[in-house]
Amino acid sequence: MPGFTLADLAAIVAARADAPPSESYTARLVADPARAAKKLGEEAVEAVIAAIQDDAEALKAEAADVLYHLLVVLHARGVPLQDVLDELDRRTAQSGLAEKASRSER
Ligand SMILES: N=c1c2ncn([C@@H]3O[C@H](COP(=O)(O)OP(=O)(O)OP(=O)(O)O)[C@@H](O)[C@H]3O)c2ncn1[C@@H]1O[C@H](COP(=O)(O)O)[C@@H](O)[C@H]1O
Repeated sequence: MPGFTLADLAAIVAARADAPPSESYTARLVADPARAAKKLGEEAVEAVIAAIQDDAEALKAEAADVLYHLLVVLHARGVPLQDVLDELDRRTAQSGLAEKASRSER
């Protein structure tokens, strides 16, 4: 799909969450949020390994797995993707280093 976005994938996840678990991997994960969260962790570790090994093809595939599983976990726990994007938007007001420094001052 040209111009495919994370919002498009989040909409697919939301639609498939209500499918019969026998027909949908997404529905199975949403039915067991703890398992979904563990899968997210596994995929993140696989992405870390690909990054450390400087394997761009593997990193692309593992990053896709991370993003998909993150969207499933967000859906399972009722956190809209837009809330995450709004948080990132809020953070654009200052640099990451300035934000880190403000935390150490607290
Ligand atoms: N983007 C994805 C996607 N990325 C990864 N995966 C699945 O995530 C799993 C990755 O886990 P592993 O690599 O560990 O493979 P596995 O050993 O089969 O997994 P487990 O049995 O351990 O859970 C695989 O089963 C992949 O198929 C995804 N499954 C679904 N989607 C999207 O969700 C849509 C709906 O899928 P269903 O819900 O299955 O209809 C699809 O059309 C896609 O758009």
